[in-house]
Amino acid sequence: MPPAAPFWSSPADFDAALRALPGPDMDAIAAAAARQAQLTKPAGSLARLEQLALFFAGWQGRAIPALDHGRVLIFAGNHGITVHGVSAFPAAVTAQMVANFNAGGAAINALAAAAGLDLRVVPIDLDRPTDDFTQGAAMSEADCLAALAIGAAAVEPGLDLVLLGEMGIGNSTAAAALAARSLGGSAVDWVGPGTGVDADGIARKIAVIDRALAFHADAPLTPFETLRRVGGREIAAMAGAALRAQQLRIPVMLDGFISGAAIAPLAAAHPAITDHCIAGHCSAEPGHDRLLRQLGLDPLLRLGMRLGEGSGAAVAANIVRSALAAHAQMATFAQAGVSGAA
Ligand SMILES: Cc1cc2ncn([C@H]3O[C@H](COP(=O)(O)O)[C@@H](O)[C@H]3O)c2cc1C
Ligand SMILES: O=C(O)c1cccnc1
Repeated sequence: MPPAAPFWSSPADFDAALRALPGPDMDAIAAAAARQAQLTKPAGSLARLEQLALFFAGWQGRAIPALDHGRVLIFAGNHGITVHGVSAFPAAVTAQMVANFNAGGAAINALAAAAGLDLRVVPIDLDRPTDDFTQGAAMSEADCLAALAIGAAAVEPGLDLVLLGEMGIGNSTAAAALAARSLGGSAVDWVGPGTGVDADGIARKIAVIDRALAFHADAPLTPFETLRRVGGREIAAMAGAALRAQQLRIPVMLDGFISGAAIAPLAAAHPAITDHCIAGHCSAEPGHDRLLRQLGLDPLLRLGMRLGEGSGAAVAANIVRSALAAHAQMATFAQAGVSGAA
């Protein structure tokens, strides 16, 4: 992939954008709530579905929101820390899975199609893994700004939902390091089996994260520095996409542990970055539940999934579809001639 022109021209520019996050359209939320109150059901009986309709109304800026142009973005990147044996699979699987996405054979191809979503796959410098972050930063400033820009550029105006997925062998270790550096706790609190490493593999992951946290301990705790030091290209791209989506007031559906960890450094300094985010699901990766609680996000689904690729988010998009269908299509008490509450 050719280097993208920086979307944010410097780390300071990126941090400044995080200080100027727009909120939802409160008038659209009020209009959607007024409509909800008229629909033929006891007030509040559709519960979370009603909340979802209001959330989408606010971010899409219309009383009757829709899911006509939802897109799964899968960013892919390779990780220098794979030399430490932190994944059950070889790093070559990242590129092989990108080919599988492009051929239509991965889980996310089926799940995105089933949910009526389109899919974009964005591999980022797969032949150039990030540096081993136990002994230096994963990326240079320029590389991190380029990855953020690739993520931002993938969010096209006019989309009505963006789902953030990833592919990158070794990235559950980077995600745990990001969570620990951003939200506190130690390696053990955030580490898990990922693709399925055994107890020795977990011990290697903990050692890598401990060494990384110690190596970078004195570096600034800004969102940019944390992403650059212990993140990865696909992770920075997800962060850039989340920020750009909020600037464009496009709602975001997060996927699993890695997708959530990508915004942890941003959320630690600027909690409003999660305002336009829904957690699609809580994965089986043990740190994900803790991560969601610390981000203040209540996941739509708990199916025990542990895949990534945007798969859990794509399944959860079907819940959004149901919420928006009820909100748009139900009759009001007046239209249906149904008596209101006595
Ligand atoms: C065939 C295959 C397909 C995948 N799709 C997503 N992942 C998931 O596994 C990786 C994270 O786990 P770890 O840190 O243990 O490497 C990421 O690429 C993630 O998206 C996959 C992994 C494999 C093997
Ligand atoms: O939580 C996830 O999305 C996840 C878990 C394990 C491996 N890959 C992704």
